[in-house]
Amino acid sequence: MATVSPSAKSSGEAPLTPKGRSARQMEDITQQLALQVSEQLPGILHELLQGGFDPDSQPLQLECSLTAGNGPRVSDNRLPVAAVHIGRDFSPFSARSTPLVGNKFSQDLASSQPLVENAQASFQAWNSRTSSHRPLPVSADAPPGNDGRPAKRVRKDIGQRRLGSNTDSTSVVREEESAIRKKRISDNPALQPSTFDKFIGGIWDSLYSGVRMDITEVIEQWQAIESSGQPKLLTDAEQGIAIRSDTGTFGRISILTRKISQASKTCRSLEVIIQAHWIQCFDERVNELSAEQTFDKAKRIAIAEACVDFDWSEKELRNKMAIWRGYHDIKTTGGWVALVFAGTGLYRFCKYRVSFSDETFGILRALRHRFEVAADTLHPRWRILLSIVGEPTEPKYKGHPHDWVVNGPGNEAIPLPQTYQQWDKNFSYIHLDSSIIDDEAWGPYDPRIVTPEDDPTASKCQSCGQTQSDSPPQNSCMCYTNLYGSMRAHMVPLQLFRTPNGKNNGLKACCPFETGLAVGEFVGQITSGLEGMDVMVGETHRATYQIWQGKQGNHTRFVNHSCQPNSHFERFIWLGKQRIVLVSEGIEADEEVTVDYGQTYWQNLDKECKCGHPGCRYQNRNRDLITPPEDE
Ligand SMILES: C[S@@+](CC[C@H](N)C(=O)[O-])C[C@H]1O[C@@H](n2cnc3c(N)ncnc32)[C@H](O)[C@@H]1O
Repeated sequence: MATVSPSAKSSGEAPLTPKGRSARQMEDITQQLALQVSEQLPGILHELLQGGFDPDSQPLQLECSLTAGNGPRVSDNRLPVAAVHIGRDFSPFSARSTPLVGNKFSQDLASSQPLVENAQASFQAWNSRTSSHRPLPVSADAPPGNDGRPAKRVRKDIGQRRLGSNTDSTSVVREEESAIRKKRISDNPALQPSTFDKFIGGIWDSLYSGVRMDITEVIEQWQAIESSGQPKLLTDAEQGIAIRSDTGTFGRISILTRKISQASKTCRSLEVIIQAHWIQCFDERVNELSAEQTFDKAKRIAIAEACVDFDWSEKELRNKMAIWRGYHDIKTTGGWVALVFAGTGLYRFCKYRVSFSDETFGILRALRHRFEVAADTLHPRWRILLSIVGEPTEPKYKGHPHDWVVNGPGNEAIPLPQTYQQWDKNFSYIHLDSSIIDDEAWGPYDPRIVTPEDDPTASKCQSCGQTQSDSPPQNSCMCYTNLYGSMRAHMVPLQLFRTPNGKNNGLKACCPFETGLAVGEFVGQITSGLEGMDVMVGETHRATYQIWQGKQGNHTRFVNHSCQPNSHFERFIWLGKQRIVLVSEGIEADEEVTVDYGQTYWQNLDKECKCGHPGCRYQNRNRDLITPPEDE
């Protein structure tokens, strides 16, 4: 059961409490709220359904009540406003919200009256209206409330609620919305993520996608059109596909499409940067005018000035401003990075504002440096876009994405070597894409070879039986497509993070890894004969070797142990050579990636396990007890 409980506060007056106002006034406000909730609910519920919520499998009861003041929400302090049941046969277009006036909270839902059937309603408008602190005008032709009197319509107003300003009316709704979101994720993994999760997921997706934020891509095209009448994309196509063996029409159009898509993403990012910045300039203009005028007058003047400059009607401008205010809020909270890398859901996110809350924006704020690490290291030129609004363009985090350790909510990331200072002042780590052979141990021989290259069966996958190849037309093996073959991921969405419980660093997933998806190959130096160091032992029918990640390797070096892990190592053969692959057992976004190091590791380690799992096997342990008896 989900509860939506907006509370309201009137500005410059005594706090709104059931005792402080007459019952009649309260009833009026409650009715107006009921009307507004009823108007907005279809839109919100439509979003819910679009997000994959299945009312058949998990009916929801959505309730809205008015809470007095800032204090804790105790049930006897709540004035019920509306309720809607979302269950079997629910359609957002026929959603009926039950206005509940006074204390008639237990009123029979079946006797409810439909107030609106408008799925286009905007929640954001409701936010602004309920936080505007103005008397609410009455419209005679408004539909009747459930007491027979005409319900009152609330004047539309563009006064957007700024994040951080603690206007209770919205924050409580948002808390509840967020509770729904959490419940969905934790209680029913089959359900789709909420609007906010989608928004955050969209940022991570575009950060780890191959998209390049490069304004020169756009400029080049237009310069070429001006000089030759043709976009540079066409004349460049051959060069772009030179790396590919197939230089046919399909390759050519793929490169063109990639470049155009990148250019349009860059343009879109520029557009939202400038729109968010415009809001800031608008606010400054209003402040400037406020020196001589009342705030409301100053705002009206600024809007009028802008209408002339844009050549838009006031309505058009106000509609746009509502969305742009959302962009501005996102930028203020999550940084420019959140706006620039926002996915296609940005507009909807800002239009409906369903997920705009202090809590969700707290989450966004906490992610800022993590986004920046990914953006600066994977898209080093992205900040150049910010020069359009005069912001600094120098990347903050340079180098490889795993040269940085993200460090708790909202904190700046730390350079990797710094996190090993206390043990090794000269710590360094070379990031490898694939393992390298230690010449001293193996000479030119690769001990991972299972089937020599010249053997015709070397390209046959021993797991699926399909042909393996790095060339798309030849490859049919789909075992670990994000690691091997032509569909390799640009960069695996993982970050090094500072563990809060004394395990030093760990590995965190930025996006979900579904069960069976590769988290990475265990990459390092292929050696042998090392003692007293952490190594992975590989074994084929020809040789036993070690993979050492002390000085060089990849992100798998930072995976911590858990007694209830969410990944495991598997042996896999790619093109005749053994690989050791870390495979997900279902990892959620923002979750630490863990693996079971195994009993032998812990037996030889003079440390206690800090995995924190209730069934932890290596905490406060007597090492003798975990040594298996001889006959086992
Ligand atoms: C392969 S490293 C993992 C990354 C390591 N945490 C780091 O910061 O470099 C293995 C070491 O991490 C630490 N570690 C990993 N899992 C642990 C756990 N569950 N409890 C305590 N320490 C752990 C131990 O010091 C272990 O020797």
